Amino acid sequence: MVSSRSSPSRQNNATFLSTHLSTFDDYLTVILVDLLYFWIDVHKVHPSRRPPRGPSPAVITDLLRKHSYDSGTMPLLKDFLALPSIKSYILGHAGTPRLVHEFESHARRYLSMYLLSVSFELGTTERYRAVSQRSEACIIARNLIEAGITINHLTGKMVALSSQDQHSINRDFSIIYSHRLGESCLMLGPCRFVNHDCDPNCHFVAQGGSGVVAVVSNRRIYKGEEITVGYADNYFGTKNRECMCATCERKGRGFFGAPRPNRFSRSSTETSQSTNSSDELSVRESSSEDDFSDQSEADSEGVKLHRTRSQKRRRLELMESRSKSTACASTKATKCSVPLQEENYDCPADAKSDNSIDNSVLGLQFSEARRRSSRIIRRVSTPIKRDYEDVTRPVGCNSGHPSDSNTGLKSRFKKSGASSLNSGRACGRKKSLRSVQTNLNYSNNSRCRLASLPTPPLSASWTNSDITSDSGSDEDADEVARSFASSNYSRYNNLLYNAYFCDAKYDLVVESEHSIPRNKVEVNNWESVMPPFEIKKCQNKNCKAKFLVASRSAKKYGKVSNLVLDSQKYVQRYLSMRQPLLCLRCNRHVGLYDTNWPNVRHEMASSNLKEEISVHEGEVQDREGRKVSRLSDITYRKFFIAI
Ligand SMILES: C[S@@+](CC[C@H](N)C(=O)[O-])C[C@H]1O[C@@H](n2cnc3c(N)ncnc32)[C@H](O)[C@@H]1O
Repeated sequence: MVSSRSSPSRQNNATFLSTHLSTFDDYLTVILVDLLYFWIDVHKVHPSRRPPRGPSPAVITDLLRKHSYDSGTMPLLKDFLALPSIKSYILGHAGTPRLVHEFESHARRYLSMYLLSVSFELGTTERYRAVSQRSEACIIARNLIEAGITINHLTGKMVALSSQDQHSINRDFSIIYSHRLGESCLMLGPCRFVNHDCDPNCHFVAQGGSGVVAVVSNRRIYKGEEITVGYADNYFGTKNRECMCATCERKGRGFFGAPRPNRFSRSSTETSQSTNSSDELSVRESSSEDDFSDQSEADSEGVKLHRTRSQKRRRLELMESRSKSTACASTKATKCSVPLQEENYDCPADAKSDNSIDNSVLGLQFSEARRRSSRIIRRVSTPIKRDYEDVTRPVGCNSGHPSDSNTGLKSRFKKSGASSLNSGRACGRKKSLRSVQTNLNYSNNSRCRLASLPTPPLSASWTNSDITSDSGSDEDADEVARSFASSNYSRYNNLLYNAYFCDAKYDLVVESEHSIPRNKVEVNNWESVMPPFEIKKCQNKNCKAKFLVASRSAKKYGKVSNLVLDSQKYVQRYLSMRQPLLCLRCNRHVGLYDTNWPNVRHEMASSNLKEEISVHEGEVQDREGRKVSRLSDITYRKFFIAI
C-alpha cells in the first residue's frame, strides 16, 4: 500500500515507472544474468510473465568479452542497444523518450557488472535454502575494498511501488521503504542482490535525488567476501529472530538461536516494532495482498516486517519443528523431528548427555556418546524413496531433499538407471532441471567428473577442515564436530557432508520421520555405497575455493549431464576450454572472459580502479553535508540518506 503521504500525481508517476522498470528489470536479468553462465534464475518481479526473447547468450557473451576491459560502460551499452532484438524490445515496450532513457540506464546498470574493473560480482549462496528452498543470489567482492568506498557500479534504482504492482510482484522480491517519502519502493538493479547481515560490511546510500541507490563499505572487505547490508533491525521478525545471516550463525542468534515456543506468533508489539530513523533506507520483502493490509498499520511507524503468507508458513513450520525437537530432547523422547532444511545433525535424544557438544550455532549437536562410537546421526524430515534397505542406493549421498545437491548423482548409483529427476519426483518433490544444474558441473576428463558447489566461498572455513583422518577415532569425531561448527557455508550441502563422512569413514544413520515405522539404514562401509569423492582445490591459483571431485566411470556421469540442459551448455564451454578442475565460479569467468576468477590480467585494471576509489573517498558526506574520508569514523546509520 502506498502511503497516504504520496500525492496523486506522484502516485501516477510511480505507477508508470515501477510498472515499466520492473518489466525491464525482468527482461534484463534474463538476458544479462540468467542466461550468462549463471546457474540459477534470479528472482523476478513478475515471475508469471514471460519476458520476450532477447539476444542469444552467445551474442551477449561476445559483447561482454569485447568490452570487459573498458573503463566505462558507454561503448558496451552502445553496442548492446544496437542489437536488433534490443531495438525491437525498446520499440515495443518503451514507447516514450523517458522510458527509453530509463531502459538504457537500467541496462547500463546490469551491463556494468561485467566490466573487469568492478570490484564485485554476482554469485549464489545456499545460506537461505532452508527457507527459500533454492539457491539465492548474492554479491561477492572481487577485490579488496577499503572502508568508506562507494562500490563502483553496484547500484540500483528505487521506484515507488504502484498499487497494481503491490499485488502482482513476486512475493520473494525485496522492496525498500523510504521513510521520508512514506512510500514502498521497488529496488531494481544489481543492488537488489545484496543480502542482509546483522553485522554488515556495507550500507545503502542514495545517490542524487532520482532514486539511485549505491553501496558504501563500512569496513575493509576482502576478496571473496560477501557484500552485505543491514536491511533493518526488525526486517526478519522482531529483533531479526528469523535472520539467517553469517553473524547470527556465528553468534547463535536469529534463525540459529534457541527456538522459542511462540516465536512466530504475532504479538501486538511485533506489529509496532519498527523503529528505524526516518532517514534510513530499509529493505523489506514483498508482500502478498494480505501482507499489505498489515502495512498500512506499519506505515505510520516506519519499517515493518512484511512476510508473505507462504514464507510465514514455511518459517513457522521450520521453527515449530525446531521447538518440537528441543522439547522432545529435553523430555528424553526417543525420536525428534528435525527438518533437514536446517541440516540439524543431531544425536538421538536418549544419547544427549550433559557432555554433548552444543554446536547450536549450526544446529549441530554431537553427543559424547555418539562421538565415542564415531557415529553421527542424521535426521531427514523429507520422505526418502522407499528403497532404503537397498544399500546400493546412495542413501547418505542423497536425502532426496531439494536442498540435496546431488540429486543428479543419485541416478548414477541406481541399478535401474532411472533419471535423477524422476527419482526426485518420486520423493514428492519438484526439482527443476535448473536446480539440478545448480549443483552439478562436469568436466570432460573421462576419469574425473566435477561436482562443484555453486560459488564456493573463499572465506569459508573449509580451509581448516581438510579431511585427513581416516581412523574414525574420538579425536577425529571431535575434529569433525568442530569443523562443522566453524563451517558457515557447508551446512546445507549434503554432498559436502557426505564426502566428509565418507572420507572420515564414519558410520552414518539416515532416518526418515515420514515413513512409518521409521526407516533406518545403518551403513558401515561408506565406500561400498558412496562415490569416492575427493575435495580438491580449484586449479586456478588465484582462487582458494575447494570443491568436490568424484572419480567414477564417465559413462554414468554422462547420463546425468544429458538431463541438465543448462549445465550441458556450460559443459560444452568447459570442454572447449580444456581446463579441468575449476570451481564453478572460475568456470563462469572462463565462459565470460576467457580468464579465471578474479582474473590475472586484472592487475592493470585494478590499478585504475584504485584511482577511482581515491576520487570517491573524499566524496562521502554525512547528513549535514560534511565530507568524511572514513565511514568507520562515524556511525554508519547516519549515512542513510532519505530519497
Ligand atoms: C534484497 S533480496 C537479496 C537478494 C536475494 N538473495 C536474491 O536472490 O534475490 C532479499 C532476500 O534475500 C534473502 N535474504 C537475504 N538476507 C537474508 C538473511 N539475513 N536471512 C534470511 N534471508 C535473507 C531473503 O530471501 C530475502 O527475501
